[in-house]
Amino acid sequence: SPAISDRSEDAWDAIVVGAGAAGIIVADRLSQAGKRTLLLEGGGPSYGITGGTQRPEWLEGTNLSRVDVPGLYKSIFADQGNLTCGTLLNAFGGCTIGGNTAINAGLFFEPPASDYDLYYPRKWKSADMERATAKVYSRQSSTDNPSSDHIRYYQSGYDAAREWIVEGAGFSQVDLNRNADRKTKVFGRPIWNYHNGQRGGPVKTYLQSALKRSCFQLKSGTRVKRVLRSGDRATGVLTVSNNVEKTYKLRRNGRVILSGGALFSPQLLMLSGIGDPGVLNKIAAAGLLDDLSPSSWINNTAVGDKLFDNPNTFIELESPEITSFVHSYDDPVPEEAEPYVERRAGPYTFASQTSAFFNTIKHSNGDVVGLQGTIDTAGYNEYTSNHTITLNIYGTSGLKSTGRVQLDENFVPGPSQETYYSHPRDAQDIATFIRSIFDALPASSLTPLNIAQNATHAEIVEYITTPSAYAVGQVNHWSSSCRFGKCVDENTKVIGTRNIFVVDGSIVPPLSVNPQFGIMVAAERASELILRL
Ligand SMILES: Cc1cc2nc3c(=O)[nH]c(=O)nc-3n(C[C@H](O)[C@H](O)[C@H](O)COP(=O)(O)OP(=O)(O)OC[C@H]3O[C@@H](n4cnc5c(N)ncnc54)[C@H](O)[C@@H]3O)c2cc1C
Repeated sequence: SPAISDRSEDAWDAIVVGAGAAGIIVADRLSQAGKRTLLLEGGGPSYGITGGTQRPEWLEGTNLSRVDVPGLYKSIFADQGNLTCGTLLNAFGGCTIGGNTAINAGLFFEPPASDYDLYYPRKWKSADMERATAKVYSRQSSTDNPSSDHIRYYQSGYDAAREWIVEGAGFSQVDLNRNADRKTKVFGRPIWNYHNGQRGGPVKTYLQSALKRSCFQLKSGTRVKRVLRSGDRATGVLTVSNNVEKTYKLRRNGRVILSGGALFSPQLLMLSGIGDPGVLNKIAAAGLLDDLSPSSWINNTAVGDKLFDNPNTFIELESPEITSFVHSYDDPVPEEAEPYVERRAGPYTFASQTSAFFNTIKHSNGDVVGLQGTIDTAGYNEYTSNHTITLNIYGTSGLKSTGRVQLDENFVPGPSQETYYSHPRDAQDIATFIRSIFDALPASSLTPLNIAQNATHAEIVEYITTPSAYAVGQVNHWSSSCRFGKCVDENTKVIGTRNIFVVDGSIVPPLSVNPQFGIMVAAERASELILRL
C-alpha cells in the first residue's frame, strides 16, 4: 500500500485550534510531554521564519517580512495584506501564524499579582501562577530599549509626558515589569517582547521548539469548521482548506483545545452545538448542526458571555517642544532604513510608544478599578502637526461593562454593543482619571487638542462615551468570553464536555495590563493543569 506521508491520516492526542498567543504555547507544552499534537491555523505565513514574504522594497534581499519589523506595526491599519481575518470576523484581528501576536504592538506587561488573587479561581491565584510566569520569562525575552545601539529614538514626547505625569501628577517612575505588582501612580518606559530589534512572540520561541518534535505538526491555511463529537466527547474536528473539507481524528483519550481567541473560540463552540440554546436554534435552522440532534446539544449560556475589551479614548496633545514621528512603510529615510537593515538599529526597532502609566481607583465597596495610559510618537486623525502626540487612555481591570460574542446572520462573530460603557460607573471612573491628570498639565508644555484642558468631569464623560474617531473604538484586547466556573472549569475544560478545552483570551478575566503577557501565562498554567488530568 502507498506510504502515508501526510500524518493527518493518523489520530491525535491533542488537536489545538488556532496558532495565536495561547495555542502555540499549549501545543508546544503538550508535544514536549510526548503527546501527538496537531496545531491547526486558519491563516497563512506571517514572520519571515514562517515563510512570510510580504515586505516593502527597502527590505528586499533580507529574510524579514513586514511582520518582523516593529516599526511597521501601524502599517497594518492601512493595508492588511492577508494577515487579518477580513470577513471572518466583525472586528480587527490577526488570522495568520501567530494570530494577533503577529500584528500587535508587542507591548509586554506582566499582570500584577492582584489580578490573579482578585479575579481568578482556585488553582490560578498568584502563588499558583509564579511558575507559569517564570516559564514565560525564560522562553520569551523582552526589552524597553530595543535598538542595537541602545539609543531610544524620538523621545521628545517621553520627556514631555514625564514632566506632566511624574513631576506634575506625582507618579513614581519605575521599571514596569520589575514592579509589576505596582499599578497605582506608576509611570515608565514601554516594554516589548522584541528580540534583537525584531518582533518576538510565541512564533519565534515556542513554535520553533515544537516544530523540532516529530510528534508535532502545524497545518496552516486550515480552518476548523466545528468540533465533531459523540455526545459529550469530542472525536475530532472538521476542517476546510482550499475549499476541501477534511476530518482530523482524536485518539481514544485525545483532547481538543480551542485557542482561536475570545471571539472565535465561543463561535466554534456554538457551531459545534455548545452554547446558548437560542443561538443553537438559529444555527440549526441554517442547517449547520445537521448531524447533531437537539438532544445532544450542550446548553450553556455562558459560552460567549461577558466579553471584555478595554474602552479607550485618544487624547491628542501638542507642545512646541515635541517632534512627532510617523514610521513609513514604503519609503523610510535612508538614514533610518539602513541602520535597521544593517544592524537592527534606529526607530524601526520600536512600534512608536514612548511611555506608559497606570493608576487605580478604589471604591468604597472594595472594588479596585485599573486605568492605563500609553503615549505614542504621533498625532492622529485631525491632529497631526509635527508637534502632536497621542495619549491612549484605557479602563482595565475591575470595570463593570461587558458584552457578548454575537454571531451575525452569516454566523460571523463580533462584540455586542454593551461591551463598552453599558455600566455607568466605568465612564465615571475613566473621566475621574482623565480629570485628575489634566489638573497636572500646567506642569508640562502640553496642551490637549480634542478635549479642553478645563473640561468638567461631566463633559469628559460625555466625550468618552460618544462614538467618534477618538472614543468608543475597539481596542481588540478581547477577553473573558468563556469564563471560569460557568463556561470552563478550573482545568479549562468546557463544562458539560469530557475533552473539549478553551485556552486563550476567552478564559482570561479583564487584566490591569495589555493582554498578551497574561494570555501566555494562562497558556502555560493551562498546559500544566491539562497534563495532570
Ligand atoms: C492591532 C492590535 C494591537 C495589539 N497590541 C497589543 C499589545 O501591544 N500588547 C498586548 O499585550 N496585546 C496586544 N493586542 C492583543 C493581543 O495580541 C491579543 O490579546 C492576543 O494575541 C490574543 O491571544 P489569543 O491566544 O487569545 O488569540 P489570537 O492571538 O487572536 O490567535 C487566535 C488564532 O486562532 C486562529 N483561529 C481562530 N479560529 C480558528 C478556526 N476556527 N480554525 C483555525 N484557526 C482559527 C486565528 O486565525 C488566530 O491566528 C493587540 C491586538 C491587536 C488586534
